[in-house]
Amino acid sequence: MSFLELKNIQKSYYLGKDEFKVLKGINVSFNKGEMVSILGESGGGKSTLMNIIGGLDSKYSGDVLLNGSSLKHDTDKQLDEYRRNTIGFIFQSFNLISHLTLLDNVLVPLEMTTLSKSDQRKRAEELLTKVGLKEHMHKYPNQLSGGQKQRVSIARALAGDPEMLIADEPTGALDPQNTTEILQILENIAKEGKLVLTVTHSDKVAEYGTRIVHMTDGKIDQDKQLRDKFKEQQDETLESKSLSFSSTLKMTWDNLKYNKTRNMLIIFGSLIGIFSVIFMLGLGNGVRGYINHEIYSQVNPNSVQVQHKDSNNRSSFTDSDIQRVKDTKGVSSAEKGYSTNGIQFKYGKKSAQSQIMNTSNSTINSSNIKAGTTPKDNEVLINKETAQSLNKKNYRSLVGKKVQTTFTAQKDGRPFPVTKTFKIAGVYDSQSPLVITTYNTVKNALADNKIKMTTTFIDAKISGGVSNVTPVQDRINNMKVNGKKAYSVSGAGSIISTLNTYINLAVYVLAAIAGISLLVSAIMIIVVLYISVSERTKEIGILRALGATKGNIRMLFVSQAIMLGLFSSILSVVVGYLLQFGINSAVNGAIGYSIIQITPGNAIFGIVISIIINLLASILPANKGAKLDPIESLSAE
Ligand SMILES: Nc1ncnc2c1ncn2[C@@H]1O[C@H](COP(=O)(O)OP(=O)(O)OP(=O)(O)O)[C@@H](O)[C@H]1O
Repeated sequence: MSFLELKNIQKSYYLGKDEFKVLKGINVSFNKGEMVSILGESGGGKSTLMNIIGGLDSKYSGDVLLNGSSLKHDTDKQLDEYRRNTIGFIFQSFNLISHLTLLDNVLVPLEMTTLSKSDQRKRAEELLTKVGLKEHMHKYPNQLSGGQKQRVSIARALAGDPEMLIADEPTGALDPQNTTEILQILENIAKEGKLVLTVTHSDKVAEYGTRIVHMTDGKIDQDKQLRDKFKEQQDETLESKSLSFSSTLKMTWDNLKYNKTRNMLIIFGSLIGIFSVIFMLGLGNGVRGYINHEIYSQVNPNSVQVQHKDSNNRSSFTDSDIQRVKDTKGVSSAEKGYSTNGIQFKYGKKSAQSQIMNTSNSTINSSNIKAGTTPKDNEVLINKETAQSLNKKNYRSLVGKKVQTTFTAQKDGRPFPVTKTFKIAGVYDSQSPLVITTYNTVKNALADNKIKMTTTFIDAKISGGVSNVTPVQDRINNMKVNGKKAYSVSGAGSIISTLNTYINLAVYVLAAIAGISLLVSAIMIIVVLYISVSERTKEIGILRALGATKGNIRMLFVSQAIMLGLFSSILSVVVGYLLQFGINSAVNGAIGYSIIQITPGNAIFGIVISIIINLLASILPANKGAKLDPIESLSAE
């Protein structure tokens, strides 16, 4: 049984409906240890035949038998494996991958073997030594002469330890000196027991082999044995595997480095979009935080006041009303409250007015108290403006002083002025003309005038964040007493909550608008990858000839997109944080708040979204690359 047997191989090309028969029934056998020169007229079908033998072309009739088993029934995957295990290609135009060093070029087929990384490197160096190029191994192909390039391609063809070398006009581009040297190397390979098939036009080259097979008009018209074949050796071949993910990543990385400037521009282009989104989200956090901070510093948003739903109802809230509010989910405490308006102060000769007095301490944020403390019984807390009316020069000195206070109460259904002297417990900073006192203070003052204390509102505190306020408020508003809704709730919390909803909405709209630039960058990535596929068409052909699968090729472009996405998004995050630092340092002095607040979540969101977008953008170009025909790719200019 021959090592390689071709049985009645026929192949036609079609131009529209016109059939061009190129191979018209090839029957021939080859064995290991042979160095066969395939001679013939130009256009006679030699390369076509080599592509069929090399497993690059499976659209033919007839049969190719390797050790007796047919290639015809092999799947794409099996043919990839066949090329990896059995075939080494050497081309007239060398077909080295230009962005890889000589060492890396030779390593490509080795990365498709099960050898360890260090053994791969060792073998690549040995092969480069064998072809006399060890000291050049870190050079790129364009830094070599033609003869040197061909030696590298021989080293690469031998790397996966194939049983057969297919050399399509290996010396076509070389001078006589280099031609002899290359033929010598090929002969040595045959002597090692491999089958060497050399397509040539040169009789001199043909004479070098052990056998000449001549083709004319798609048929073999001459098969001449020149000398005995060399001894066949059965050495162990290297076990092959498909290109690993890490090898693909390394190739992508090498390619990115090779096209440095272009890729930096792409990264910069994508950066704008991702940065805008991250920055908008950070700005949103800052603005929301700033507005909340400003409001919180005036009032406590978690304190709400429950009134009668019917505003004409002036009846006192009962203990069961208070209990009902206290029992509401989310309410941490509920207390009796009293509110009245039309407050007059007299301090020496000075007088001042305030609009409302109520007994809810919790509405005032304690950090806002400028002087003194919160009021105890028979004390009042007044706002700064009122205090300044009483003592323009030094309002702080009012703390601890007595002030005559008159407020309006209801006695027998009529307004009744109640006057009493209270101590000023403190002064707080707020625009609202509100006086704060305690429930007992009012109760005592009313008792002095024989007026029965009524509870005019319930002061409820809501636990948790400000976002809890609206749901609790809704619960109280919807609470029914005797089948009717009885209460209405007021407080700053619900306003903040609504405000936050609007700010969030505005931020998401802005981020979405910024996101449009992500769409632009996605289109840019698609275009760049299509360009990359067409630039790397030859490389795709080379990789396929070396045994890379369609999946490997797809991965090459997907990983390119992912890497670009990763770099641009990480850079965006860095730029975002730098800008955040710069802007916050600049405005902090003016507003006392960091207005840009990019969270780790925002940064991760930016990175993830960028990778997803690039991944999606890579689908079409990567598929195009994967589907390219290896033979056509190899002939790409
Ligand atoms: N993809 C293709 N589509 C159509 N015709 C093709 C294709 N590839 C090759 N041919 C034709 O098939 C014939 C054989 O081509 P092939 O390259 O096998 O010849 P060859 O013997 O290797 O020629 P040369 O010695 O000039 O390289 C030529 O006429 C060529 O034009």
